[in-house]
Amino acid sequence: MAELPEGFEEKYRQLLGDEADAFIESFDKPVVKAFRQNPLKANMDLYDTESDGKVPWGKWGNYGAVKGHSVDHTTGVIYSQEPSAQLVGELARPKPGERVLDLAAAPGGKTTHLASFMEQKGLLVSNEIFRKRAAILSENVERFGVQNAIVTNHSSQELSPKFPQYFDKIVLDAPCSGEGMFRKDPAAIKYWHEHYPEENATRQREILEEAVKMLKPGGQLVYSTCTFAPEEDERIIAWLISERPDLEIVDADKYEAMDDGKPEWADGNPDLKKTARLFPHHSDGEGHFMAKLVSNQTEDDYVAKEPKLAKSNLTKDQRALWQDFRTDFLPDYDPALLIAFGDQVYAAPEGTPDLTGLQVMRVGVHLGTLKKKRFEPSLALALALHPDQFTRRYEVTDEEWAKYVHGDTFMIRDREQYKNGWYLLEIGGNGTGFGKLVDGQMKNFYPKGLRFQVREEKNELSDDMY
Ligand SMILES: C[S@@+](CC[C@H](N)C(=O)[O-])C[C@H]1O[C@@H](n2cnc3c(N)ncnc32)[C@H](O)[C@@H]1O
Repeated sequence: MAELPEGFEEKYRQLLGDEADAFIESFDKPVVKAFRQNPLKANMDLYDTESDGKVPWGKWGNYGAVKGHSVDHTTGVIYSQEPSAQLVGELARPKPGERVLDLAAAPGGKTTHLASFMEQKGLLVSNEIFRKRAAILSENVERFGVQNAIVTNHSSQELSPKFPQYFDKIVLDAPCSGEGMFRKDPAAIKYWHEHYPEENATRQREILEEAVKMLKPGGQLVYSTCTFAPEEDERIIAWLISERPDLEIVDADKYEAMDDGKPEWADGNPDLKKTARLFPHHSDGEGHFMAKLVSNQTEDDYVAKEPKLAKSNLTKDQRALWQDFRTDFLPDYDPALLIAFGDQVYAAPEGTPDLTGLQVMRVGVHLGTLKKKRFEPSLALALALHPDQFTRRYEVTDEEWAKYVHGDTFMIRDREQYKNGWYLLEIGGNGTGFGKLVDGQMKNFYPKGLRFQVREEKNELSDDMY
C-alpha cells in the first residue's frame, strides 16, 4: 500500500466521500507509460519502439514504454509522456502561424506537443525559470526537430515586460504540489504537507499575474497542474477570473474518462464545471487538472506596441562560410534570418522579436559552428530538416548507428559510390547526425556529451514526468 502523507488521505476522504476508497486504492495501481509520435519528422513511423495501442485522445499518443537507447528516442520520433499530460497540448491546440508561449516548459512535454500542432510555423516561446532545466528543455526541443521555438530562461516577472499583449495562446503548466504524481514520483510525497498546496497557490497566482499581461486581447490561456488540490485548481481559476473579468472559462473538451471541475470546491461558480479533472481511479493516467480561458478583450484594448524585430548580425565573411556550405549541401534551404551567438549560427523563426535583454538558450535551428575557414553543421540541423533536403546522405545500418552514437568512426559500405565530404546520416527515414567521409571512413561528429553505448538491458527511459 502506498504510504501517503499524513493529512492527505483525510483531506480527500472528506472531499470525495463515497469515491474516496477507489481514489486511495488508485495509488497502488501501476503507472501507465505512454509516448507521442512526432509529426515534424520526415518519417514518424516507429522503428524500434512497441506501441501498446493508441491513447484515445490526440492523434499522436500511444501507450508503451520508451527506450532511451532506441533509434526512435534518439532521433526524436517519439517523446515519452504519460497519457493525462497529453491532454494539455490537445486542449491548447495552437494553429500554425500563431504566437505561443509555454511559460513553465521544462523538460518539454507540452512544448514538443504544441510544436507538433504548429507545423514549424509561427513562434513558440518556450520558457523555464531554472537554468539547468532550461538546458534540458533546449536539448529536447532540438531532438524533436522544432524549427520555430525560442527557448528562454526567465522568471515570469522578467519575461512579461518583454512580451506585453503579445501571445495568441499561453500555456501555464504550473509548478504545483504534484499530488497527481505521487505514484510516479514517490519523492513528491516527501515534500507534501498540509500547507503545501496553499504555498503553491501563492506562487501560481504570482506567475499568472504576469502570464495574463502577455496575452493578446482575444487570446487563449490554458492552465494546468498535476495536483488534485482545489487550492491550486478550481480556486486558482476562480481567483483569476475575479482579477481579470475579461477572461471567460470555456469548455475543456472532455473525453469519457475526464471529470468536470468541481465548483463546490471553490466559490460555487458553475462555469468551473467547464474545467477538467483527471482522476486515476477514473482514467488510465496520472492526476491532472486543466482549464481553458479566452479573453473577451478586443482590438481596442491593445495598449502595447509591437516589439522591434530581430536583425541578422552575421558579418559578410561569416555569411559566406554558411553560404558555401549551404549551396553545396542544402541548396533549397535558405533561412531568411541568421543570428550568431559568438561562433554559433542559428536560423531564427520568421518574426523573431529583438532578443536584446533576453536569456536565450536556443533560437530556431542551431545550424552549426563557424570555424576559421569552414562551417561545421550541428546535430540540431540533422534533426530539424528532412533527409531529402540534403544533397549527400548515407543510410546507416543498425550496427553503424550503434557505432555512430558511441562516437566511433566506421568504414562505409560501397565506398566507391560516395565522394569525400559531409554526409547526413539517416536511419528509419530521419536524420541522426553528420559524418565526414574521408576515403571510405566516416568521421564521427556526434556530440561528445550525448554519446552512449547501445545496450538492450537497462534501456528503459526513466519516465518523463510531464
Ligand atoms: C509542471 S512543471 C512543467 C512541465 C513541462 N510543462 C512539461 O510538460 O514538460 C513546472 C515547471 O515550472 C518551473 N517553475 C518552478 N518555479 C517557477 C516559478 N516561480 N515560475 C515559473 N516556473 C517555475 C519548474 O522548474 C518546472 O519546470
